[in-house]
Amino acid sequence: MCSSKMAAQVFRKLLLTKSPIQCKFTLDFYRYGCIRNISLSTHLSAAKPGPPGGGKETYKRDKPHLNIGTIGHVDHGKTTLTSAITKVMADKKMASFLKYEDIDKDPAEKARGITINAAVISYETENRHYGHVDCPGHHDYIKNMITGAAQMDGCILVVAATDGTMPQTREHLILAKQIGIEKIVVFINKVDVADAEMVDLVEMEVRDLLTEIGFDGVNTPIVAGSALSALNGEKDDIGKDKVTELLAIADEYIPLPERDLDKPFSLPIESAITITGRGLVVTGKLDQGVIKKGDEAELIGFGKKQKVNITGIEMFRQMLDRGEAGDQMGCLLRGMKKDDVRRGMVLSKPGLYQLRNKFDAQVYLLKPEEGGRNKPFLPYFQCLMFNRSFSVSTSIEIPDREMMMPGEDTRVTFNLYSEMALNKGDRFTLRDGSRTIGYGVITDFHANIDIAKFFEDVKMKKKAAKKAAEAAEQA
Ligand SMILES: Nc1nc2c(ncn2[C@@H]2O[C@H](COP(=O)(O)OP(=O)(O)OP(=O)(O)O)[C@@H](O)[C@H]2O)c(=O)[nH]1
Ligand SMILES: [Mg+2]
Repeated sequence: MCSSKMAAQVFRKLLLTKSPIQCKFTLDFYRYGCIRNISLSTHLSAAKPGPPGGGKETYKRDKPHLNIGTIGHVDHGKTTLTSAITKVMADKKMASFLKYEDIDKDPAEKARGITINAAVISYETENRHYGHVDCPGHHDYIKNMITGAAQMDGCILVVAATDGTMPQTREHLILAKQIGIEKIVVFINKVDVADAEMVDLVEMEVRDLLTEIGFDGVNTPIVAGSALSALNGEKDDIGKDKVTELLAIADEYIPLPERDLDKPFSLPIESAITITGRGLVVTGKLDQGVIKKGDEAELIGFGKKQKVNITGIEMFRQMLDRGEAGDQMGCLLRGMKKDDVRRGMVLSKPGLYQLRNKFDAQVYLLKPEEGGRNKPFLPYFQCLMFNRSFSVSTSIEIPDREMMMPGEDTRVTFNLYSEMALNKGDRFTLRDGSRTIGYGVITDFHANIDIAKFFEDVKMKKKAAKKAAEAAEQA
């Protein structure tokens, strides 16, 4: 049998396997005299959402959906709580129970793909449908939060009463803040093995930490209980009842995210065509909001910001009065010339974006086995940054460090070659040639810089460093 057919059969067999399975396999196959590398990844874990509602087979959109997840220090009970939630809600026919082992798989079984190492579980409450992310370990949390694989609208911070806040409690909270999570609910866990005084102290400590990081520490709801008791069906007063209370509070306290249609409009431009007698048409996919004929807009990117008027909207060769998020559309801009517009600019509601060329970001650098580089990253390393429809060269600075290694997550300062339309919380991809080497999320802006002068300075610095090295060698 030809090897591609064989690969397809093996793959199908794995897909059809009834027992939960995660698989990743790489096949080198020789065909038509060439070697190709096929990497097939699938994630068919038991952590895959079971039908919420007990017997319901398909997801019915009858409740608002929200993405949530457990964050917190290693071993504080995130996976136990996740499993306990499914158990408590399964009793109410609002989830399928997922055992701890089904969520937290043996690492050897886990696929290593970047987007799939988070278990997404679903359950319902009286008012909502939740997608819940639980990652297998600290590194995966960080990676998934930066790449956006764990898109959370709010989260449950788990803190063990036996330990209190720990380094990763802080780290996850900082990242949650940076990626735009506003509301957090807290579960102080393991109260079955901690005394009441300890629980009170941990609560105070958590409130202080939340405030320090910029959350509303005073009003953040905190529930103290035992995920393990809930999971084992013991001591309902600190087990099941507390998990029920936690979800009721999450329903109340974590707001539903603004829907894309309610957000200010933003159309990353893919191309621009001049139509004689009518004007310039810019095309792209509206990534959020609603555009109406006659709207005032801003055309922003590559150091330029121009006020424009949308005089027509076109889709599938038909004129429309409005376009909605998700539409692939063309907008007629009267009085504009082709030279005024470039792919990578954004047509947006005025004021939505600012022109920026220097910013800090939290970055995850892919490991070689994830397709990344196998060499360290040194200061002033240059690569391409991709965001929306643009790709622009950038030079990196590494604050307080001499180098970064693939597989690390770290703070990096970017110097873009052009001033582009950016916002805090924007996610981007870094590429070097044809290879993706990292992902990032913008956390802070600096004042814009004179990029030509920046490169002049870099040249001088490199020259000086070379001279110093030579002098040291001679001495
Ligand atoms: N006594 C007690 N132990 C608990 C409780 N919740 C979790 N544990 C135990 O704490 C240990 C860690 O729990 P996990 O749920 O794996 O913790 P985690 O936060 O998911 O850990 P990582 O995913 O490795 O970061 C396990 O041995 C659990 O049985 C609890 O309420 N009480
Ligand atoms: Mg876990």
